[in-house]
Amino acid sequence: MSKLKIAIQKSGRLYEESLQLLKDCGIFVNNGKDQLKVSVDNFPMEIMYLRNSDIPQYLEDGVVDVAIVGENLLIEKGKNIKTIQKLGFSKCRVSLAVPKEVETDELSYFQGKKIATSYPNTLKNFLENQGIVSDIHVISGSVEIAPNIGLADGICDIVSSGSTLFKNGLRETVTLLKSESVLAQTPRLSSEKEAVLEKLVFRIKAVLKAKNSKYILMNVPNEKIQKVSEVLPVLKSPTVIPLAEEGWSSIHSVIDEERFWEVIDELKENGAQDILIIPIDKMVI
Ligand SMILES: Nc1ncnc2c1ncn2[C@@H]1O[C@H](COP(=O)(O)OP(=O)(O)OP(=O)(O)O)[C@@H](O)[C@H]1O
Ligand SMILES: O=P(O)(O)OC[C@H]1O[C@H](OP(=O)(O)OP(=O)(O)O)[C@H](O)[C@@H]1O
Ligand SMILES: [Mg+2]
Repeated sequence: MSKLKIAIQKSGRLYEESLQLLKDCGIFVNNGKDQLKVSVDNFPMEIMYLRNSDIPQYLEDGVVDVAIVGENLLIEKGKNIKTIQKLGFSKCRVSLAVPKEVETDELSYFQGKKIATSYPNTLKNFLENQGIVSDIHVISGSVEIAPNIGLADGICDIVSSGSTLFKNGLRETVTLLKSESVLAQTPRLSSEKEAVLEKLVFRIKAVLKAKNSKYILMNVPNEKIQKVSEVLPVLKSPTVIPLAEEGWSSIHSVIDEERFWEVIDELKENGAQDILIIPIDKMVI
């Protein structure tokens, strides 16, 4: 069977969670120190450790078949690359920021100004669409220092917690785009590799779905089963199991993690007791 070549970041923000995701998918990687190309024993896959910033080009050229990469980078490089699946980690945004003393949050502040960035294409396209003409100064890192050393009037860079901006006396004003890690695919893939990719995506979806869901169990008086079931957002219908104590049942179901806090009070009001929430390892629907 053809091996699917997957690129993941060699080191940096995406590395740990990319490997963890593969592990959760049952794909175990034995890294030798400084080994940049690694085979996997239990899945037809070969892993290449690359720089995040080089990955879009490798995908476009077909040197790798798929990759885990920051969505913002695919946008910046503007390549013909298909995003197959959002992966939910390394969430960030690309934003404009100004020295905190600047009084306005308006984009018009940047008219005729100098902006330092590592994302020149993203910025150029955004400013063009908004009818703003600025002087874009490209630097490859430590962008937040630029206004402090008189290099620029503002910056355009990645923001997550906002702490780097804060520590450097800057304030986020306009968000250009939101990003997270994604699984992306080269434009051409053989049907054999497509089949391997399908298996991988199936596993990833099961892992992601499970991460966002919880198994919920509670005890309910029999006459309240109907009411409680109506409150529960369920997959099909809840599992109802009689308890040893007459007149009581245990209700089991699966609930979105985010919805849990919304419905918990309603469940209690409708007679649910002894509510347990349990993590789910994998979920195949
Ligand atoms: N502070 C952050 N919080 C969350 N996600 C981030 C943050 N900074 C970057 N990212 C995301 O993680 C990706 C990788 O960032 P990282 O800084 O590790 O690598 P890089 O500097 O882009 O690349 P390289 O591997 O080429 O050195 C980015 O493309 C972005 O999508
Ligand atoms: O809003 P925050 O949570 O502070 O994160 C934002 C910072 O994180 C990224 O840098 P990184 O730490 O990846 O360093 P790098 O420039 O060397 O890639 C980004 O370039 C910002 O500087
Ligand atoms: Mg970085």
